[in-house]
Amino acid sequence: MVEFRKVVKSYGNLDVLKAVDLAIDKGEIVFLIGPSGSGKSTLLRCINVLETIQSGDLIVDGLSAKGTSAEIRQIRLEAGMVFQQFNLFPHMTALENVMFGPLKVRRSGKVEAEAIARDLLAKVGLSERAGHYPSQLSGGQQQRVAIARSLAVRPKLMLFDEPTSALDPELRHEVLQVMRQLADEGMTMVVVTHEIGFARDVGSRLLFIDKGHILHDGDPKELLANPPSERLAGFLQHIR
Ligand SMILES: Nc1ncnc2c1ncn2[C@@H]1O[C@H](COP(=O)(O)OP(=O)(O)OP(=O)(O)O)[C@@H](O)[C@H]1O
Repeated sequence: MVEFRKVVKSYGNLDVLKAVDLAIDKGEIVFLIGPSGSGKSTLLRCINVLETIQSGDLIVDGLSAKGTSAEIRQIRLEAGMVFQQFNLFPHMTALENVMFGPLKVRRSGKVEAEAIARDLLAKVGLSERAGHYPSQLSGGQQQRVAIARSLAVRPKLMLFDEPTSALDPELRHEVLQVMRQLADEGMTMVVVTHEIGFARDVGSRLLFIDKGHILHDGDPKELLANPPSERLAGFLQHIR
């Protein structure tokens, strides 16, 4: 589904991803952890071409991130993204937010778009809130609408960038539950998070990124129970 081949991403003189090689298969639930500034968000943002890479190759579902604008547009359709800040359209209801992608991107008719949106709001447990504006929803509810909005474009892959970091602890659970359900349904997911327990329970794979390198790549339960380096052990101690 995703393949990085010697990918370098820099901002000016700062190399943030340093010749990263990584292959992610369909159905994998990959968690990215690592210190602040290590390049986790950048890696995620390269996948849906929010960032352009300096060298190497990046292939998403057979499409090149260095390809034509049509290819890049297709990658963005296939890779849905959920951010820390939910980024909903404030002047649109939950339903309208979720209908936006089908209407504008997939060119669905209004009736079809509304049916898709209502289905997805039900899936994230928000049928009752369809007519509410973002300002009338809790942070957890807004994030669930944001997930529904991404799913409405029928992505093949979901990217999550610290989706619960802006939420109070009691609201995180409802978002994690929706993510767990998606994982159970077989969605391919790449998740940047500090929720180590969640990564251990739900992840099929854990990557520890340090200074632009993937330092460890393995089974979440094993890596977390027996960190193979001082670097990972220290990081885990710090965030726990
Ligand atoms: N648009 C940008 N312009 C310049 N430098 C950037 C830009 N985006 C990120 N950086 C720098 O790239 C490095 C990696 O940033 P990135 O956001 O990928 O780290 P991260 O591991 O996700 O960190 P955090 O856990 O703090 O979110 C940091 O040093 C950051 O300051």
